[in-house]
Amino acid sequence: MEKPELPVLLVNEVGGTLGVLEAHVPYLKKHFHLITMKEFLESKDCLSIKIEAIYVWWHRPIIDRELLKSLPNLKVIANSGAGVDHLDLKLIAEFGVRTANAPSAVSSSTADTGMALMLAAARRLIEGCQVTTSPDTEYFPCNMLGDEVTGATLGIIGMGSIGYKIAQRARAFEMKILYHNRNRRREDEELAVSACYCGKIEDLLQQSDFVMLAVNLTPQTYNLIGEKELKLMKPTATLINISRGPVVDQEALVEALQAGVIKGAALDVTYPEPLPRDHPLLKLKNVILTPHLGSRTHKTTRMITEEAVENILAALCGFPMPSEVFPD
Ligand SMILES: O=CC(=O)O
Repeated sequence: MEKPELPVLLVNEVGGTLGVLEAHVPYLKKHFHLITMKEFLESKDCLSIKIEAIYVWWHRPIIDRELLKSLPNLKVIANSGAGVDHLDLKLIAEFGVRTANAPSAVSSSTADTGMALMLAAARRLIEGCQVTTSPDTEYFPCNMLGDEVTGATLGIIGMGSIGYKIAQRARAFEMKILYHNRNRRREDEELAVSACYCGKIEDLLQQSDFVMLAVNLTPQTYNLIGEKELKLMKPTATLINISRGPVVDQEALVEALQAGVIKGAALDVTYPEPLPRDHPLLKLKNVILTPHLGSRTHKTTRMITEEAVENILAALCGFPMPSEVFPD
C-alpha cells in the first residue's frame, strides 16, 4: 500500500537564530513534510499549492497579506508561544485560516522566569555575580543587603495561566498575593493560592512590594504602566515584566528609575528587542535585563512544538483545536 502523503508545513528555517530547533525536526517530520521559507521562495510558486500549515517560531515567518495571498490551501497557523500580538488575527481570519497558540506549554517556565527575576532583583544576584567575578572589585559582601521576598506583597497583573502559576510559586515563598485581572478568578482558585482580588489596579500598585506583569499585549494593555501608575507604586517597589515590552511606557519607566520613583525593574521583555546599545535602560544600575528568556527551556520548547502539532493536526482534520485563538 502506498504511504499517504504527509501534509506540508511551512517553517521559517531549520536551526539558525530564527528557525525551528533542529532537535524538534525529527518529531515534526513524523507528521509533516517540512518546507522552509527559502525553499518556498525559490520554488517559483510550485510549493504554494501544497502548503496547508505554518509553524511560526519566534515570530517568523512574518505573516502578511502577501504571504497569505500566495498560499491558497493554507488552513492553519500555529504559534510557538502564548502571545499572539505579532499576528494580525483579523487578517489571517479573512483568508479563512485558523490560528492556534501554545498557552499550556509555556506557563510554568514563564512563571519560573518571573520568580527568578524577582529573586535576582530582591537579592542583588546580578550585582553579586559581578562583584564576585570582577578582578577590580573588592569582595566585601557583608554590606550587600537585599530585600526579602518572604512576607512581602506581590501584585500580579494578569491572572491567566502564567499569573496563576506565579501565584502558586509565590505562595510557597509565604508572600501576600494581590492580583488584578479583567475577570476575577473563581473563589476556590483564589483560595488555593491565597490571592486577593484588586478590582482597581491602583490599589494593587499602592500596596505591592513587587509588581509582576503577566498580561497579554492587547490594545487595552498597551502602556498599561505609565507615569501615573509608576508614581502610585512604593518608592521601595520593583517592577517585573515577563509579558511584552509595550505593556510599559518605557520612557516613563526610565524617568521613574532615574528619579527613584520606584526602586528597580527586572525586565525580560522590552521594546524593541533587543534594545539599541545606547538605550538609557542599559545604563541604569537598578535594572536587570534578560533577552526574553521567558519560556526558553528544553522541556517547554519541546512541549510548545507538541502543542503546535496537536493544533495543526486537529485543524487539518476539521476538529476543534485545543488552543485556537480568535480575533478579539
Ligand atoms: O513570549 C512568549 C510567549 O508568548 O509565550
